[in-house]
Parts: sequence; C-alpha cells; structure tokens
Amino acid sequence: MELESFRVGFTPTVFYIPGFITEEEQTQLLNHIYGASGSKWKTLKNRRLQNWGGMVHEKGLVPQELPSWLTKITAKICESSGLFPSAINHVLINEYHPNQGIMAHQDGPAYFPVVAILSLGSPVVMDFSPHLRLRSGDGYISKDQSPCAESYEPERDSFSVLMMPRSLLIFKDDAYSDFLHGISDSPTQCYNQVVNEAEALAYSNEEDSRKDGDKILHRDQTRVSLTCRLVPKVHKNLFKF
Ligand SMILES: O=C(O)CCC(=O)C(=O)O
Ligand SMILES: [Fe+2]
Repeated sequence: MELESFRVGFTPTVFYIPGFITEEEQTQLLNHIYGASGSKWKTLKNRRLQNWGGMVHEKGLVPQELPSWLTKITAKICESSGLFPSAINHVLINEYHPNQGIMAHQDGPAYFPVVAILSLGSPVVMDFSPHLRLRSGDGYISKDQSPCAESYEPERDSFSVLMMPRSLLIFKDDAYSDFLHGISDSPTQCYNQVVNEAEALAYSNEEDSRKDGDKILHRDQTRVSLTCRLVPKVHKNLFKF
C-alpha cells in the first residue's frame, strides 16, 4: 500500500484509507467486541469503552496480551502503514450513540505519536483544532514561545475529517502534537468542510441530505471505533516503575 496516496488535508500528517476492511471483517470485529464480557466495558459520561493491551500509565504500559482477533487487524495496520517502529500493543474501543462524542483532546505522552483509528458502524465527523498553546492572537504566541516558530489561526487551520464505516484514519506528527481532536455529541453533523469528502463519499451510500445549503450527516446508528497505538515503554512488572 502506498500511504502517500491516502494523504488528505493541508496538514501533511493525516491519511484516510476508505474500505480498509471488508463488510465481513467489520461484522466479525463487532461480534468479538459485543461478545466480550460485560465487565470489559467501562461506562463514561458520554460513551462506553473497552481497554485492550493493558493499563497505560504516564511512564508506560503494564501489558496484557492482545487477543488474536485484535492482532489480526493491528498487524495489518502496522504492515500496510509502515509507520510503527514495533507492533501496536494497545487498542481502545470506543462506542458512541448518535448523541455522544468525545471532547477535544490530545492523546497522552505515553504513546508513540502515530494513531490509527478504524471506524465501524455509523459515519461521524472528527474535528481537529490547533492546540491553544500554539495559537496566535490570544496570548499564546507560538510553539516554545520562540518568535519564529510556527503558530496557528483556529479559523484558518482547523479542519475536519469524515470517517466512514470500515475506513482507517491515521494521524501523526503535527496533527498528533499540535492539534486537538474531538467528535461533537450532535446526532446530526455538517460535513461541508471535511478535507476528505470525495474519498469518503466514494465509498458510501450516504444520501446527500442538505439543509440551507449545508451537507448534513445523520448519525442514525451506533459507532464503534478502534484506536490503535503503540506504547513504546513496556513494564513487565508494575512494581518496577
Ligand atoms: O473514536 C474516535 O474516533 C476517537 C477516539 C480517540 O480520540 C481516543 O480514543 O483517543
Ligand atoms: Fe484521541
């Protein structure tokens, strides 16, 4: 797979791969996810999640072996992207109902700065906005406070990506460290401005639903995502932290 051909947007570090898995693989993954023990789910205020691969601490991972139904997919992601220096060892599975989302955030420092998100179920829009510390014009001058370092304008530099079921979104480097990412908790989302409209819609039977000229996405199903990452530091023994 030539990753370069899947680059989207203006930040050079976002890749969108439509149809990364088949319908059948999607069904199998959902069966495994919903077949997992009920105690595997952790319920948060605005979504549910399953944590696979062990506990992530600031200083590293206390590992737990990934099940083979997950390593099958993480190995495919590693191989086809060529972006991970060693095997993906952590997968977070998030479940969102149509009125649920995830607050704008940055992924923690324990992870290698490449994220691969596999989407299942309902389509959704993910929004990226420059990190506050890098914004110009509101007191946050620039990266490391250095006068010549890069700064971002939220209006100009924010962007969104439409994530269709079975797609893989990869972001790294600048998009990982200089931007926050999040999903609104609205059951309808506007996708006028997404950076990958052509790529996403080519693979979907999403009807073109418009309101006042806006292209509207109706999240009418549950969405499940697999956030696949590498925690480089692995602690075999919790007490050796
Ligand atoms: O569900 C998603 O697509 C995003 C999840 C995410 O950002 C995270 O788990 O850190
Ligand atoms: Fe995240």
